[in-house]
This record gives sequence, structure tokens and C-alpha cells, in this order.
Amino acid sequence: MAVKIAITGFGGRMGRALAEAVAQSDKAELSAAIVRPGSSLVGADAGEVAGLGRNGLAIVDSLEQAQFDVLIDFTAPAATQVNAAYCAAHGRPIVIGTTGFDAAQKEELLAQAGKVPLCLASNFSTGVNLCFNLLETAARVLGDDADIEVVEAHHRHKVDAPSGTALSMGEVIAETLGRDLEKVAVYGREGQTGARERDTIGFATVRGGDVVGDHTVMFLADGERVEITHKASSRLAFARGAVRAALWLTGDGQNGDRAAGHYDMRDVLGLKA
Ligand SMILES: NC(=O)C1=CN([C@@H]2O[C@H](COP(=O)(O)OP(=O)(O)OC[C@H]3O[C@@H](n4cnc5c(N)ncnc54)[C@H](OP(=O)(O)O)[C@@H]3O)[C@@H](O)[C@H]2O)C=CC1
Ligand SMILES: O=C(O)C1=N[C@H](C(=O)O)C[C@H](O)C1
Repeated sequence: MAVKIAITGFGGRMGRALAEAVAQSDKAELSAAIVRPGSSLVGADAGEVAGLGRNGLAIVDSLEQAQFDVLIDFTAPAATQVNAAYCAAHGRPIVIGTTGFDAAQKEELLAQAGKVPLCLASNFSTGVNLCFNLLETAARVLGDDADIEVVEAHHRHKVDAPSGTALSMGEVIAETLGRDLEKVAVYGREGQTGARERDTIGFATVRGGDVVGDHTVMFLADGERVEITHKASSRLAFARGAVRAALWLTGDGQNGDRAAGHYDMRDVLGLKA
């Protein structure tokens, strides 16, 4: 039996990409498409809204009206909090791609992982998760001799900065080097900054056009530099990863749900040592 997937933020860029990724999977089916309460999309055909052709599923505006085995949520921090609490109260696994949480929001969100399996990742593409492992190696080999800078570029509509992925890259590097990212991060530079301090990790943000998501980490040493770059050219790269995570959380609908807990995409891909 196909795993029943519900998607919140259905009318958004990722909501539509997720619908396409679910349609491409032979192990999953779209069972609910949820939008903001009162949205003009309520009652519209989900397949048509996603550009996939009519599928007979009417869009709804609350999780109470949805039947599902697992929820995929790419919305905004406040909405994700509410949706995760609903899943925890109703024993449903949840995949979360939303970025831009502050520390308190993240702590509250992760408390739900005590009740249900929860997969939270700033980036669900296979390539970025591979990059996290490459960054660990690069940091181990070069980190003490190199200045480390993270540069990211995204489309003009993105509302949070730096991107969740850039922050995750910084966290992976800082953890590998035994540094505390909160203390060493430098977010943009302007004016009389003084010379660069060796242990800092810099972040630079570019916003514009239709860039799906570019990330480069530079390890800048004396006489040489290494750059690790990922460029997404389609949101399907994220959406397919999120569907894979949803199937993984439910044991592909065959083996029952995973144990309650906090997972990420590197768990799903088996990329953790
Ligand atoms: N982890 C990953 O791999 C990726 C993560 N992202 C993240 O996913 C999130 C969404 O990105 P994207 O699809 O581009 O953004 P969009 O703005 O296109 O979509 C967000 C959707 O969430 C809905 N939404 C926002 N707030 C609420 C609310 N309070 N209640 C109900 N619905 C709400 C919006 O509804 P409405 O239109 O009515 O406002 C919209 O449909 C971002 O945080 C982004 O950073 C994006 C790509 C990949
Ligand atoms: O908002 C986006 O578009 C993206 N957000 C994620 C992030 O903040 O890292 C992932 C991806 O880069 C696209």
C-alpha cells in the first residue's frame, strides 16, 4: 500500500515541487494538500494547482480535514510549530524543510521529537548532504591553517538569511573544529572591520533573480584555497529528498514508523559514521 503523504504550504514553491515528487514515486500517494486558512486555493483541485493535471483531490485549509501517514512541511517557522504540534498530538511522523527558526523556536520544535519521528533538514538534496561530509573532511585537514567563508545565493523571494543550509554548513565545520558557531560566526562585513580573526567563520548572502540555491564554502590558506560548491538547479532535488525522508520515517509503509526521535537527511542517506 502506498504511503499517504500530506503537504502543508501546498500553494508555495516547495509545496508544488513536493506534489510533483510524490506523483513520481510509486511508493507514495498525495492524500492531503493543505493551505493557509481562508486561502483562495481552498476547494481547488490539488493536481491542477501543482500543474500536474486533475487528480480529484480538493485542497483544504486545516490538518483536521486531512488523512495521512506522514506530513511534509515546508512553510514558515510559526506555521511549522503548529503543524509539528498537531503531528505530535496525533502520532504522525513529520518531515520539516522550513528554515529560519530562532533558537527558542527550534528547541520547542525538537521537543516534539520526543513523541513522534521528526526529520528536520535545512536541505534535503543528496548533493548538499554529501557536501556536509566533504566539509567535515576539509575542516579536519585544512581548518587550522585556513580562513573559512561560506557564500550563498538564492532567489529574490527568500525571506531568511543566511540560508539554513549555510548555517548548517557552518555548524558542521565549527563542530569538527571544536568551535562554538555562536561565538565565531561573522555575518557580513562593512566599514572598519579590522583584520580577519583566524578562528571566525564568515557568511555572505546574495539575493536575486530565480537562483534555486547555491552554496560555496571556501577554505582560504596561504598559497592555495579549496572551494566546495553545491548548486541546485531544480526544487525537485529538495522535494525528492523530502519524499525519500517521509518514506524512510514510515518504514516505506511496510515496517511501521521509526522510533520517535530527531533525525536529519544524513540519517536517511546513511551518511553518518
Ligand atoms: N530544507 C530544504 O531542502 C528546503 C527548504 N526550503 C524552505 O522551505 C520554506 C518554504 O519555501 P518556499 O516554498 O520557497 O516558500 P513559499 O513562500 O513559496 O511557500 C511557503 C508556503 O507556506 C505557507 N505559509 C506560510 N506561513 C503560513 C502560515 N502561518 N500558515 C499557513 N501557511 C503558511 C505560504 O502560504 P501563503 O502563500 O498563503 O502565504 C506558502 O504557501 C522556507 O523556509 C525555505 O527556506 C526551501 C527549499 C528547500
Ligand atoms: O528558500 C529556499 O529556496 C531554500 N532554502 C533552504 C535554505 O535556507 O537553506 C534550502 C535551499 O537552499 C533553498
